[in-house]
Amino acid sequence: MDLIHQLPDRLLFAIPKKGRLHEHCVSLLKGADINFHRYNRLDIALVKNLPIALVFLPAPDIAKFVGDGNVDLGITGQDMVEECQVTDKVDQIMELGFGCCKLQVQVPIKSGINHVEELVGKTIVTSFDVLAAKYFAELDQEYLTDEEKADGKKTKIEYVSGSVEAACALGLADGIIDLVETGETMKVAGLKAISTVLETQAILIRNKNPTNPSLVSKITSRIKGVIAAKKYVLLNYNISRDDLKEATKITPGRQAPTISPLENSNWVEVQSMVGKDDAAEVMDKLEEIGAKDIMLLKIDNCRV
Ligand SMILES: Nc1ncnc2c1ncn2[C@@H]1O[C@H](COP(=O)(O)OP(=O)(O)OP(=O)(O)O)[C@@H](O)[C@H]1O
Ligand SMILES: O=P(O)(O)OC[C@H]1O[C@H](OP(=O)(O)OP(=O)(O)O)[C@H](O)[C@@H]1O
Ligand SMILES: [Mg+2]
Repeated sequence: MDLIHQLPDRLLFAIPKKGRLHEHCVSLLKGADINFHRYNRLDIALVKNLPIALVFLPAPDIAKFVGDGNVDLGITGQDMVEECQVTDKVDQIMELGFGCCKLQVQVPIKSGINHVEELVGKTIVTSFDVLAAKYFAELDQEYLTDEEKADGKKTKIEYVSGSVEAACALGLADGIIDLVETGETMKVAGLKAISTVLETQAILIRNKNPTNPSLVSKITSRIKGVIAAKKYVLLNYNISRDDLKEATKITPGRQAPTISPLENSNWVEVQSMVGKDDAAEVMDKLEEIGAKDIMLLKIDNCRV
């Protein structure tokens, strides 16, 4: 296995090596027909059917490496792009709809603190020290007195690499800045959120000057297709021509529904893309106006 020597001609595409984003990314690649085999414990995998090498990296490194141009393309969190300060160096191609959470300022419920300005001058523990420092620098500017500023007083930002939620209970912090998805971790740790620094989700990013722009475009449109396919389903049903006008109002399609005549009858078959979240409601309405044989079909991939 001489992977390293096979890399120079390949586009490098970085994928989170573990954690929440990893499985989503693997299924996205599969949907985009990017086929690879990853050997156990190896963080590089050659794509079998395209000149691409996948590199499996921690999410923060992906933002940095794509920004610095070591890697052409990557999937990471929007929070990481901000935290690594590479917003000017990468193109944020598209939001991917997973890894959705909020970066929030949290305090112990028992602290009696309700507003973020009450933390000014105190100690904040976080894994997002760059974003935390920016956030509190503005608050310091607004809420510290001139005397305090002259004395060099600042909100203290301490970095920890994980288990941020334990910091207040351990007496290390007055508040924390951490990600919140379900709120379960925050609740169990006896914390509450008092403000949101940013909302984030997974994102596809590319370096501003990728090595092979046409391959980047090809991968991008394939991934766009997989993401779009997740948002839509295909509805297929039969309806009398008398009710067709009403039916096409219910299922106008993205451009227009496809209508095919049924042989020897006054009925037609209609096919139309429908938003996944609206599908049940749309089926109810079609049934109400007399549509028959209503079928909902999953879309594996599409270009819309
Ligand atoms: N609880 C969460 N819910 C949704 N997305 C999250 C959550 N935690 C982290 N993320 C997203 O995943 C990215 C990577 O986070 P991280 O490196 O902590 O990996 P992880 O998936 O949390 O795995 P682990 O912490 O177990 O290594 C974050 O920058 C954020 O965009
Ligand atoms: O709102 P919730 O659904 O509970 O998710 C939020 C938790 O998830 C992340 O931690 P993770 O599990 O990644 O552990 P870590 O602190 O080791 O990164 C984050 O840092 C929070 O602690
Ligand atoms: Mg984590």
